[in-house]
Amino acid sequence: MTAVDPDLRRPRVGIMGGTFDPIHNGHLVAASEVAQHFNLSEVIFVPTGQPYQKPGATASEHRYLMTVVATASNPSFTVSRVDIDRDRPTYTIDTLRDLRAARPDAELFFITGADAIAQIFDWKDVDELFELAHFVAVSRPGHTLTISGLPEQDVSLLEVPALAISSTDCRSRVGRGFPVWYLVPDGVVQYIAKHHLYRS
Ligand SMILES: Nc1ncnc2c1ncn2[C@@H]1O[C@H](COP(=O)(O)OP(=O)(O)OP(=O)(O)O)[C@@H](O)[C@H]1O
Ligand SMILES: O=C(O)c1ccc[n+]([C@@H]2O[C@H](COP(=O)([O-])O)[C@@H](O)[C@H]2O)c1
Repeated sequence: MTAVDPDLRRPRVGIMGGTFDPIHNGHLVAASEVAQHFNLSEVIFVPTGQPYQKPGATASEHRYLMTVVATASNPSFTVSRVDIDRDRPTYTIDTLRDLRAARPDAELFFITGADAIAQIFDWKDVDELFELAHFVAVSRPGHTLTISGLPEQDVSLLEVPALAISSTDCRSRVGRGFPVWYLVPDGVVQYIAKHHLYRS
């Protein structure tokens, strides 16, 4: 029998962390592109519980449920409650420790946009982050994609189709009575309307 490199059998799992207030098509395209490029078997979306840098965020259960609605049709996309259920501010180091414990077999890929990766030196325990996951930074309109200063072997850059969508703009559009159809999945448009989110 031919010997098989054990690493080749390790599932490759993506993690897409975000406040998702609301989740939009920019997030979904980023996750889909990284999954295709890195041959990921699954992408786990992880809504933040208490995003300490975004103190006015919508209640976490709404953000969690919108993420579930948005990802339901894709068999490779799942949603984790690890950050929602942790009763303290959300740090990616905790996200990765929890998911590493839950999936000890997997090779983890943490997906971030160009804006988020540019801030990573301000994140908690930044050096340990790279021991727990490979980071993939995707392009985002309006932000320069660079990983200068980051460990080259631990971070990859990926150009993805440019979608100039942000959650801030989606919230603002809803507040002003503008549509968000086609910026967010249809079910998220309906969820926002049903729960009267983002009305001024
Ligand atoms: N249009 C986009 N293209 C590529 N990456 C994106 C895009 N929007 C968000 N991301 C990335 O997705 C992750 C989660 O983003 P987040 O939930 O904060 O959305 P956001 O649109 O940046 O929100 P906000 O406008 O409220 O700051 C971050 O790593 C962010 O860089
Ligand atoms: O770990 C940190 O200190 C840290 C600080 C800011 C943001 N993050 C993570 O970055 C991801 C995007 O965050 P946000 O606030 O831009 O939606 C999300 O997974 C956050 O948990 C992590």
